[in-house]
Amino acid sequence: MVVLSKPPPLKQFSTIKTFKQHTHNNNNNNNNNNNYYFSGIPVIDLSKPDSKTLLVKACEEFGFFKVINHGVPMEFMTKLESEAVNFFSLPQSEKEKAGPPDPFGYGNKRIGPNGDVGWIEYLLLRSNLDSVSPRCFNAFKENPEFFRSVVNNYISAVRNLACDVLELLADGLKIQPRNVFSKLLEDEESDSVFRLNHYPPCPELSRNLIGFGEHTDPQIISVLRSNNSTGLQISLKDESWVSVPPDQNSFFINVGDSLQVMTNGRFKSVRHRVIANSVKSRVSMIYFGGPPLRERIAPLPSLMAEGEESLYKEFTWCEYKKSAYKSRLADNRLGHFEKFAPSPTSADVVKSLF
Ligand SMILES: C=C1C[C@]23C[C@@]1(O)CC[C@H]2[C@@]12CC[C@H](O)[C@@](C)(C(=O)O1)[C@H]2[C@@H]3C(=O)O
Ligand SMILES: O=C(O)CCC(=O)C(=O)O
Ligand SMILES: [Fe+2]
Repeated sequence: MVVLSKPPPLKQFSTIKTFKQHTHNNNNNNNNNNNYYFSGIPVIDLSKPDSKTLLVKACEEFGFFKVINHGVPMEFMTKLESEAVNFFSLPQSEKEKAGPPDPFGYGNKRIGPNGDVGWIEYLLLRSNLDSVSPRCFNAFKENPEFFRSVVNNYISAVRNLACDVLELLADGLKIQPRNVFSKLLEDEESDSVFRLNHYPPCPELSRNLIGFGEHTDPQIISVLRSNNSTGLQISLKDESWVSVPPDQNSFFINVGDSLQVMTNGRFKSVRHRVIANSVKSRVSMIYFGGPPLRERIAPLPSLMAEGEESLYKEFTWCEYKKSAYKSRLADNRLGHFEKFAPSPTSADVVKSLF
């Protein structure tokens, strides 16, 4: 993908329509153009005593925030970035030895099994590298063990960060035990996933090309780190899209669908997407913290007010994941599991007839 000599057909890729640039409104960037950054993203200093309260607020308001003083050694981040850059710079035929994704492995332009495409190539791995099929390491022939150790160090540091954040959230919500969320990621059978994404610079002529289409993450929590390249956008409560200022020294954290359910909708699973950049490539690394397959995902009784009903039908993570993998990226995956889904409009009824 990086070594294309002639432009690839771009017809199948979606782009975002932009509005004319108008005066920069720093606090609520309603235009879709990723030239403007949103300055309202919560930045939470994990070394401060008020972090638990701010974390809860951020999960309620945005389902997204940035953490600083996170405790992950910078060296782990830069080493993994450099391994990722080396991997994505290999000849296409070498990278493809680690693919196609099943869902794990190397993927190029196609995301998931249901026809989604983006201006992206990626490597999707189980977060427990002991159970990663050797195929995924095929492209690291030179030194697969070095790659394995760099990824392992990174994942275990980022899993600890995710658990710290989840414990602070439990404190902030005043629920016990404080490991009520984090134990699911610490469980030996936790179904967590790790992903390296590479968005090559897109051709100048096709600005605003979709790198990774809009979606929510199905798991409990996602921890994202990227190089200093733009592209990530989140959707606010009013459904406007805003651009996240990149910061290679910090982590961005997303509430996933499962955490939304466990808090009975109090925390929001954030919709997000990536727009390709025409100048600089973007490299991102994301840990998706998921529960064991057998885990029942339901609102925590300690969070329910008297008489409050669950907004969701009962399901296990295994059931949710199966259903998620049958969906397209932009689908509302939780919709199937909502108890009080809005009644269909006449347009929906007409649509269902065709
Ligand atoms: C289109 C799809 C890709 C995805 C599986 C799915 O069918 C719907 C959810 C997608 C997603 C989004 C977050 C993560 O990147 C991911 C690994 C996940 O768990 O759910 C991807 C899946 C994927 O790329 O296979
Ligand atoms: O690459 C990014 O910055 C975000 C990608 C993403 O949302 C995902 O892989 O689920
Ligand atoms: Fe995502």
